[in-house]
Amino acid sequence: MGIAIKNISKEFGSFKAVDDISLDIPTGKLVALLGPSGSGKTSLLRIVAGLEEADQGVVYFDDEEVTNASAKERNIGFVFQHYALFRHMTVFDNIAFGLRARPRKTRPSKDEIRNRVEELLALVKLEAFADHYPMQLSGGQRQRVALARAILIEPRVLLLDEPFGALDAKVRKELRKWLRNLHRNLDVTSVFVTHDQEEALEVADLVVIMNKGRIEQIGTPREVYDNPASPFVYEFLGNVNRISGKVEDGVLKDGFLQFDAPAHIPHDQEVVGYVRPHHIAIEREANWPDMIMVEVTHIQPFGSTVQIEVLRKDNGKYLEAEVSREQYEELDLMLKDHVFIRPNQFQIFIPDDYII
Ligand SMILES: Nc1ncnc2c1ncn2[C@@H]1O[C@H](COP(=O)(O)OP(=O)(O)OP(=O)(O)O)[C@@H](O)[C@H]1O
Repeated sequence: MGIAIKNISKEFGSFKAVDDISLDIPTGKLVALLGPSGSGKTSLLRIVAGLEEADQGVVYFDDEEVTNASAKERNIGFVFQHYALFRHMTVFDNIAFGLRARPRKTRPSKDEIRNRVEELLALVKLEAFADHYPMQLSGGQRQRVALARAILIEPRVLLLDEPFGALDAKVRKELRKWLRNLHRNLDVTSVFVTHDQEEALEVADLVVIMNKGRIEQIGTPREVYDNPASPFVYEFLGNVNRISGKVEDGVLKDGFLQFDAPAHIPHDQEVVGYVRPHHIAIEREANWPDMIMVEVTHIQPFGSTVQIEVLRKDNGKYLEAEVSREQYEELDLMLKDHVFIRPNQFQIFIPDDYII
């Protein structure tokens, strides 16, 4: 089931939480709505769910307009940040609730309900916990029960609002992998809200980056990370070195570094250039004429990549670089070493969020 969102707006008082958003969510995809707090992610998700009414715009599930349909009529599965489980019911009963509560005419038989719940318990890997109560479960397990409960009714769409927001970092990481696998098994169009860039980039097929009630960029994790469409996206997704200045004769000069600006940027224009840390080459010798000398001021040698802070000798500014562990070992870098760097990829924008 594909979801089409067309020109949706929502105001709270005079505050525009969602500002004329249009978005197509393809069938079967796992989509992340990613943005800082207050960017309108939850409001948009709740409008798609039918839990909130838009002031303007329409929502389609495939060809069917659902703008005025209730959440129940839309047949969605919804998972909240805080697992809304019934405390006095076992895990089994919590999951079964959605089918047992149906009117007799549409309610499956007891055996059918049992089979379906057992299937779901296996899917969320909680078979051994069927008779436990929510209080006896960890946060991650409770959230898996909430997910099982949401998919019990075979929803047309699965919507998740910061589903792992209340969990600690380690459990969040585990559940990310788990959600991706679950989505692969279920193949149901799913949208989740998160303010955690790593979570969105790691889990989603498509990332929708929101800012101030509008969409900044839509793309695969790779597209949005490698080709940010605006300064906002550059700064929001991962670490970045920012270089401000004026373009003169087609070049942004910063100390001894020079960045070629796109041809249509006028002379004297204030611009901002961005360089990701992993796009800074480090070498022991100045093997290129445009390399500049830096001093290594900090090394963070954890994980598969190594973060290196350097102090530029040309203008006294700091830059952050990142190299693979092998490269780090090959370079044999030590604090206070003098080495040479060169940005090998960058992007230049005219400030006010205008993409060039
Ligand atoms: N029911 C409401 N009444 C008044 N203001 C609201 C209501 N719901 C949301 N807002 C405001 O709308 C803005 C967008 O909220 P929303 O929850 O959609 O953002 P968000 O991106 O999901 O942020 P967060 O991650 O903090 O939830 C916020 O500034 C919020 O204060």
